[in-house]
Amino acid sequence: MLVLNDVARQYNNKAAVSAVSLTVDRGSFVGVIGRSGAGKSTLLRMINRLVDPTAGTIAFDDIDVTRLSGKALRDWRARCAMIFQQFNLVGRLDVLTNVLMGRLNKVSTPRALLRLWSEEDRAIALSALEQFDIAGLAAQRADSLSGGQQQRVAIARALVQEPDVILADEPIASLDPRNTKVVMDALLRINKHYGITVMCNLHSLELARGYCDRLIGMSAGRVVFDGAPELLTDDVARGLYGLEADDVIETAPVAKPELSPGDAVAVAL
Ligand SMILES: Nc1ncnc2c1ncn2[C@@H]1O[C@H](COP(=O)(O)OP(=O)(O)OP(=O)(O)O)[C@@H](O)[C@H]1O
Repeated sequence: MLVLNDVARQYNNKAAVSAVSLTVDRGSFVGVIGRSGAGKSTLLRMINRLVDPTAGTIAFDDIDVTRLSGKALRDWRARCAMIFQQFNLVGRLDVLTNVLMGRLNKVSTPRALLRLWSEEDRAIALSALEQFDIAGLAAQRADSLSGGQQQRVAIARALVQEPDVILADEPIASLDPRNTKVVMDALLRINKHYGITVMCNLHSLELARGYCDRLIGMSAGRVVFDGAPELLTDDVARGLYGLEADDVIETAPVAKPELSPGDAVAVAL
């Protein structure tokens, strides 16, 4: 269980996030929504300590995440994988090596420095690529792939970290509708199959409603909505987004999940 208690972050005396207290149960798929500048990225980045909170505490089970440093912090970051809008792959390296980077925390430092991957690590990485239908691209340079393919590689890299939590910061913001569905389905599938908690910043309200089992609405750094997607009516959304509401309340159909967020999926791991 992830517990945020009164978490805040200031930049130059200006609050990006203020007094956020949340409990996120294991295995949930949480959508973080809100207008631009509401504090969504800062919130996610504080959870894996890419950004340090200026106040409050973050705990995961019995770990005080806010006090970690050195190896303990690296271990936490491995358990708390991050997926970015711009994929953050190493473009000149092949796809398989990019995925293997997710195993760095599982191998000894000399092996990691020399990138001496074991057969087991390679099998794990290939299996992750297979799950997202891109094993055939394993030998290609990452920068030769489409955006949707690159994001699937980034999700495979996150998965081989064997994380407890995946934090996805606008993972589909630069993708077309077809790839949006592929990537959101991939996140939902690993959430359901492996019970990995997913927290995902999303711009599209309809996607958030379709894929997530809980929505957290932020405004000016504060949590102003926290509940099941069906409770986020268009009226509540208009309050949350103000003038941006018409941009996020889609009238055109958007991707629907291949699984229902409520489905428990029985899959042998
Ligand atoms: N490194 C930084 N230095 C100064 N101010 C920052 C920094 N990062 C974020 N901020 C400010 O903090 C506030 C929250 O930003 P944040 O990126 O968390 O919002 P967001 O909801 O993720 O926005 P978007 O949807 O546009 O990505 C904004 O006012 C932003 O300008």
